[in-house]
Amino acid sequence: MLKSAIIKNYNNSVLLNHYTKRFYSIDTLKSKTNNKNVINWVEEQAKLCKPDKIHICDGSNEEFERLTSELVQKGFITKLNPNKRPNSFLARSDPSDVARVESSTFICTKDKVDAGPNNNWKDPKDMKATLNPLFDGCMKGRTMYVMPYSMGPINSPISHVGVQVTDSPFVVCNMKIMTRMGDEALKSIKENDKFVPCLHSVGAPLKEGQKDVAWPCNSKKYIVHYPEEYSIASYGSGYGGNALLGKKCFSLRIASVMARDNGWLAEHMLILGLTNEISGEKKYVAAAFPSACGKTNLAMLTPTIPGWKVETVGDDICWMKFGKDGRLYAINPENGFFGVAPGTSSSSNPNALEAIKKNTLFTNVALTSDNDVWWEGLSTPPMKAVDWHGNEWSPQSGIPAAHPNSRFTAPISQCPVIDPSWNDPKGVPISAIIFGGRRSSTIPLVYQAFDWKHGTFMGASTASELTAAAEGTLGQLRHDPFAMLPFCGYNMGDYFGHWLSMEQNSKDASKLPKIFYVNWFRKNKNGKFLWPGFGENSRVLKWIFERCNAKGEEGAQQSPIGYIPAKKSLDLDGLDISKDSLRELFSIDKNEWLNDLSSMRKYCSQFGNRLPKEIENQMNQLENRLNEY
Ligand SMILES: Nc1nc2c(ncn2[C@@H]2O[C@H](COP(=O)(O)OP(=O)(O)OP(=O)(O)O)[C@@H](O)[C@H]2O)c(=O)[nH]1
Ligand SMILES: O=C([O-])CC(=O)C(=O)O
Ligand SMILES: [Mn+2]
Repeated sequence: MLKSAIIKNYNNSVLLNHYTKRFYSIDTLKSKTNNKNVINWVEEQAKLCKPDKIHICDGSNEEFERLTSELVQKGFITKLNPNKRPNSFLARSDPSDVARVESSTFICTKDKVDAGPNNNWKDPKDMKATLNPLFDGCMKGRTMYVMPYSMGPINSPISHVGVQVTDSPFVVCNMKIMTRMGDEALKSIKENDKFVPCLHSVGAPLKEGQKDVAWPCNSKKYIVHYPEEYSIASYGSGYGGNALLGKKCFSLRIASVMARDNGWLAEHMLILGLTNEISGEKKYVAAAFPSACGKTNLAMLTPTIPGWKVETVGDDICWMKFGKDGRLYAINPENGFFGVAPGTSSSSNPNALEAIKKNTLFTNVALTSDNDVWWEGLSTPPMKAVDWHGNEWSPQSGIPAAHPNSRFTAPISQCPVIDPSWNDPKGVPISAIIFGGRRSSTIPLVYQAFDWKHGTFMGASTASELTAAAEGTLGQLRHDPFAMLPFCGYNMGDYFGHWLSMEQNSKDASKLPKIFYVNWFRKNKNGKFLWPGFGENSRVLKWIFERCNAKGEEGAQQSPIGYIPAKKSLDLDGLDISKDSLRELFSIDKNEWLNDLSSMRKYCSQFGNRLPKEIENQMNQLENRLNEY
């Protein structure tokens, strides 16, 4: 009787006082912030989602401990062997909730053309009419967690803040690692500051007495962005890219729109510091590769060539704004790594292995008999393990033990090669930008743009063979301009235009980063990689570094597609690679390139009059150069 009376009052929006009395935690929020918009927005979400409880996250280690122990107690996650991996946990997702769902990801603008052919679109009013009944009561039986967070160093002029509400404690634990989340972030949101509101629910309300499951989610999923109001609503998934809304939803889809509106760049790029230890000179490089194409690996690379050092600023996202000196300064808006586990090993990426030794959350990897984690490529397979479905597994099982998109979530500060400036509010000045994709043919190991316009065209023409990071057919080639196809929050034609406009926005175009394209994934006729990759990619970084310092064509040779390394300018000392492989790695096949170009033309035609004229010019110029070749 009493309970139903409370629920009745709770559902009645007029009885707000009554409701705040009961839910002391809104008072907690009020005691911590004087930003009325934050308070009102959280109240509105509570009224809509109707959680049993509200918890305002402070972002402390105690909070993390409490939430993880609760999840362990319920049997929803597994505590790993504390002697091997202190304060680390394994979660197994629902088998249907293992990757981003691009087909259920929407950009809701008033005009469809503003979302572009690169996005699923729905009118914001219609989308809200669809979502409201879904969110209504979606947190019944659960706690609503309120997470204020900063993307980027607290109070940096390049950073931006958000507030996410969620009914998933596992999401809270991930967000604590991936962002600067809690009291400090809330304090940085001043009285009249704007923030990005992020509503998230796994879409699995609990009826009274209903037993919960380890990974609640809903077969109906909606990952929704309202670029015109800089806000996000995500329903039905607990998986990283769909649920940690600071990541792809805010830092790329919404931030790309903020960046367009204000003359900066929000990109799917790693950031690394590269030092020539002999001269002492250091440069920062940003690189965009599609999902699961090597950003984390390049960001933490251990050079195989002596005298060179790589340090990590970020492995996935990069925000760049112009500094007073006219250069582009970058921050990594994130505070952790959400990395692909399979393939990570002491030979491919020892620094990542070091970074995930403690305080790490694992999703969908295998569990060994001594309560540690394992995945394909880590080491020789264990005799037996528990696979990501929770079933007994042995090497004879004939299926992978870890999901190909299984991930680790680890604090960036644990990376042994973390850059001293990774948390600097000023950001780091970028000297070179690299694009790349997974291409088994056509694209050489490395080449350089003639200028910014040509570089923009190179970014626009990025294409890659599909990986497990998204739904779709593995291996299929798709255009993925700037590695932003799933992440650009507006019409990609306009996005090309925005990149081109950076040349005019810069006070001095000569200070813009130099632009390069790389391909670690070219294969020979037997399907074997021609280039050893990983640490050996330092050879390519060295060439890029030297090209940034070079006068004119020093170290380079003109080709129809751009500058390629001149003879002997790529350091191959001590590398075991055949002359044939090298020739193949750098071969430029006119017909393959013309095919690529015609595929690009076809791809670009969908943007209609939103495609900048300059991109057409670039395509025509490339065609002319190829025909003369
Ligand atoms: N052959 C080859 N494979 C590589 C290289 N670098 C990375 N990989 C493989 O590519 C896969 C994904 O690499 P990551 O570095 O995690 O990719 P990412 O771009 O950070 O991925 P997201 O987190 O999805 O954005 C792993 O299986 C790596 O082993 C390389 O230089 N050569
Ligand atoms: O967002 C995710 O799920 C992981 C990621 O970095 C990507 O897919 O690029
Ligand atoms: Mn990514």
